[in-house]
Amino acid sequence: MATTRAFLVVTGLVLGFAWWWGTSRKSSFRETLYRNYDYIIVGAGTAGCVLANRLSADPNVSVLLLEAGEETSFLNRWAIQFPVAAITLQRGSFDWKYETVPQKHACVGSNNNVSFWARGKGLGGTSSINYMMYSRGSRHDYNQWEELGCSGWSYANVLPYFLRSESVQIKELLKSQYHGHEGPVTVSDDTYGEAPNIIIEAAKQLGYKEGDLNGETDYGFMRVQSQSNKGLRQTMADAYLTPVLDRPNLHVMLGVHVSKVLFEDKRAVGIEYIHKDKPRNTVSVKKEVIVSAGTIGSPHLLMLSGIGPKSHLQDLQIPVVADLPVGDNLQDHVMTDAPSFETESPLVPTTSEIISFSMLLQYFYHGLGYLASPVMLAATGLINTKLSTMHNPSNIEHDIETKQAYEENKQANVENKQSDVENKQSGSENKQTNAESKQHSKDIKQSNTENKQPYLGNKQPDVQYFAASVLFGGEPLIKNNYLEISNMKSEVYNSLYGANAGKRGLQILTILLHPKSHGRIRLKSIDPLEHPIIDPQYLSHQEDIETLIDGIENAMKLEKTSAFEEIGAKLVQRTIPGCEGILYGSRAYWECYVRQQTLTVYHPVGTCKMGHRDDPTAVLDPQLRVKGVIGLRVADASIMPKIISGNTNAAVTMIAEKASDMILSSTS
Ligand SMILES: Cc1cc2nc3c(=O)[nH]c(=O)nc-3n(C[C@H](O)[C@H](O)[C@H](O)COP(=O)(O)OP(=O)(O)OC[C@H]3O[C@@H](n4cnc5c(N)ncnc54)[C@H](O)[C@@H]3O)c2cc1C
Repeated sequence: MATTRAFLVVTGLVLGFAWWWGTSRKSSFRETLYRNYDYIIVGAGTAGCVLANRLSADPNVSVLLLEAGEETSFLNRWAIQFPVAAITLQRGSFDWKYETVPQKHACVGSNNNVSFWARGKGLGGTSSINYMMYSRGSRHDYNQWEELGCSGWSYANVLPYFLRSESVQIKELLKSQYHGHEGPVTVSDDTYGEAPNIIIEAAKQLGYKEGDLNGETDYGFMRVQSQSNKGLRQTMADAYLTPVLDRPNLHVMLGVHVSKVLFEDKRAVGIEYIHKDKPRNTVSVKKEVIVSAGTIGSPHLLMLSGIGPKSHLQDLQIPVVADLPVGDNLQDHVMTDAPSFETESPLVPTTSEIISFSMLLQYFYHGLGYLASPVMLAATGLINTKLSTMHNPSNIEHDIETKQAYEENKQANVENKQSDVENKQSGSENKQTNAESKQHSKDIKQSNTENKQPYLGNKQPDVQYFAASVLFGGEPLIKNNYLEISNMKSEVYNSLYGANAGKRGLQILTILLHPKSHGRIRLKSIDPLEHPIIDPQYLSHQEDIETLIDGIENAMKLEKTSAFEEIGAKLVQRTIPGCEGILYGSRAYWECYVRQQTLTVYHPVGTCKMGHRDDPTAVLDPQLRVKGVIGLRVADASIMPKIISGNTNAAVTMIAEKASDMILSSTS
């Protein structure tokens, strides 16, 4: 009797909580709209949530935020918050379920050579389904953007926006000048156990630095920093939108698919949208439409609206508003699931230890433990394979020496200029001394020119590692889920991961940071609800293969470090189907491997490229305004001229923060 009563009480509480959770935000969303708004934002993803918050901060400005996804179901909201449940969100109702076209040079281990591209559909967009890793990329990425003609986007220019968005919770970084302390996005260290320490120690034994890769350290290793708070995911909707949903000047409508931006004489005057089964409707804008529909959604919408490559639009009989290379410049990080190391050391968990009762208690009481750690990511590293210490440990010293020589020569040059001036003054008195000095000056100038070549430390990282404290395939229960989200052929899964069931180990993922292979997005039809054609052209450039192989070979050297030897970590050597007959571990083998196991890191960017106004490959100017029209901007991951050296969510947040300042200070 007592048990039944307890059961009923608990069930009642759970259902009551579910009902409350499911309905608590509903009243904040609109079913009807005003006729016009000052600003219309398309897409409530990472960028859209930031913009909605910042633009509506002025109560005199009216803002409309439109999102295609519906309100999140109770189950989805639970899975969104619970970090280890992240993979259950892909291929579900919260995912657009995009797919690439079959890849000619890659994805051979996937069914039909197709890569599945998850993108979030609902409040928070992709920040609600991502793996929460907080990584800003390298300072050199943004300096490169500036050099490419994006004035105002150097590292010095963007750093304040990273700081404005962040509220770091990590003890060691509480005083760091590279981190923000009062922003909406909480950044935590949710790693757990010994695996992060072991990986970082091993990397140090290979000559790498341990340091804050979101701070002063250019390359090296660190524990994963994540966008979470006490073990709960923080979506960009949680951070930026939910706290301001009660602002009367901010209207948010869900389940609205924006089908077109409307123009009058090249000025954006509103948008057309599809809401449920109702006839298409429109809403007008007084100031600007801001498209934040993501790297796929934004070019899709622009092309449907007549902004895109002229001949492509004409083929589909879409009237051309502006002839721009929309959809080009598609870049994504690709990774491969190698190398992996097996161990019997209890310092590394099995999946049954991860999902144990004690870990559940740890998580629910303290927000700590393995279950708080997104996809068990323990550490990350940024390296430049051309400089890699794993190839040649003296490189780091060389790097430091080159930097020192550069600084010394800068100083010598200043001194030399000084002595030049002095010598000129005394030149008439002592021609001999002057001639010597000229020669000396020439020598110094020569050596200074040589040292002006950027010192090696100036280079961007070209490979990133994610190190997880589990082996892929360790938990057979999620095999079907994994196959479903990755589109991996089951025979590939079985031969690679089948024997990992229940085992301990460390999984390294090797990521290509700056692919030379670029792809594109094009319309499949003029139906706004039909997905566009996505072709990343993965690994179509041979250099990409070489860099990935360098990255794998470097990481394999971890096996020989004493940190790995102490836990008995052994390289897992299993030949993948399709690569039989090629010598295991040779470069030819790894080439075959990466062409088979080409996995997206889910970081597509670049399809509405920002650039100098005169750059014919740019869609946007550095103020993110669409060229050739008025009153229309794009702000999201699609604006990146070059992909950054890290995960993309923090950079998109920064982009939207900066865009909000540009929009609010604009007079157009
Ligand atoms: C599985 C996965 C793991 C990832 N892991 C990480 C990670 O660990 N760390 C990290 O930094 N990054 C990660 N990312 C990438 C990162 O989350 C994205 O780069 C970022 O969220 C993109 O933000 P965005 O604003 O450009 O687009 P989105 O967040 O995708 O927002 C676009 C929004 O627009 C809406 N929309 C699209 N079209 C329309 C339309 N026509 N009408 C109305 N609404 C529309 C969409 O529904 C969506 O809500 C991951 C991504 C995935 C998929």
